[in-house]
Amino acid sequence: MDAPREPLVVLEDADLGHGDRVVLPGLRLRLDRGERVALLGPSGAGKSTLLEALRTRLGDEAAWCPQHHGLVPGLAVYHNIYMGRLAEHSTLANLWNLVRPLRAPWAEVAELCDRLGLEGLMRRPVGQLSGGQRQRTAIGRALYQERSVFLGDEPVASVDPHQALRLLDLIEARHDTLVVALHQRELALSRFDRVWGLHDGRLVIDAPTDELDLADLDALYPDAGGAPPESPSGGEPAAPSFEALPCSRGRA
Ligand SMILES: Nc1ncnc2c1ncn2[C@@H]1O[C@H](COP(=O)(O)OP(=O)(O)OP(=O)(O)O)[C@@H](O)[C@H]1O
Repeated sequence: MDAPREPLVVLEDADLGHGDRVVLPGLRLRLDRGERVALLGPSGAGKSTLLEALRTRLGDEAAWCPQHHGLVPGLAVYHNIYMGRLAEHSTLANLWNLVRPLRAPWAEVAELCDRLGLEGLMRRPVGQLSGGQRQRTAIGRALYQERSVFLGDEPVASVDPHQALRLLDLIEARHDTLVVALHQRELALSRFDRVWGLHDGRLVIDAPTDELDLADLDALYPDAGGAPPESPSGGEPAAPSFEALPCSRGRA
């Protein structure tokens, strides 16, 4: 018999949004420790909103890799990655490290940079990096936090498919629980345990990946040719129907 799962976050009819603006009304979901969840949905569906809410609830337990990276362009790769642990050091140590990098963190960041394919770039200002190198720097900063949960908002969006797999390997090896927003449906099915699919402010898919196929995920993206259901009247395409998906069956 499988060991019981430890719920890390449970949302019961939560209204998530920004200020007075509710984007995801009445949301119900559960994140268990040890799960690897792919978060899918078209632009504006609410992926970042949900990740922010999880981040608030998980606090220091979660490492955070935001969509727009939040890097400081004028600072070197080393300093941007070191920022992942800024709060762990005294102000004096942080100031000293800015002028003259401390030996121990330098070695730790160098080891990470090797794994991220950023070797030789530690002293380069982030503003002089390519998009993919910036993305890997942002992942490095999240990995450097050494938390048990990784929350990533499209962390593998600007890298090639081979590199995306390598980065996911690295992220998986250092976290026991993952929630990663992404648009690569094949990756979602092959590398994650569960998919959360958002559409029109609703969680329309909440199912283990072995109960889903590409067509289920494509239905989240009707504008991108994701086979929207035919309108019965032959007019405008009908809104996608997700009623038959495993989501409606909930968790075991
Ligand atoms: N700070 C904010 N204040 C008000 N509304 C916001 C704010 N941030 C996002 N929204 C709105 O919330 C909705 C969901 O946005 P969100 O960024 O969560 O979507 P997303 O699925 O992450 O999109 P994308 O794939 O484009 O990043 C959108 O309608 C967006 O305009």
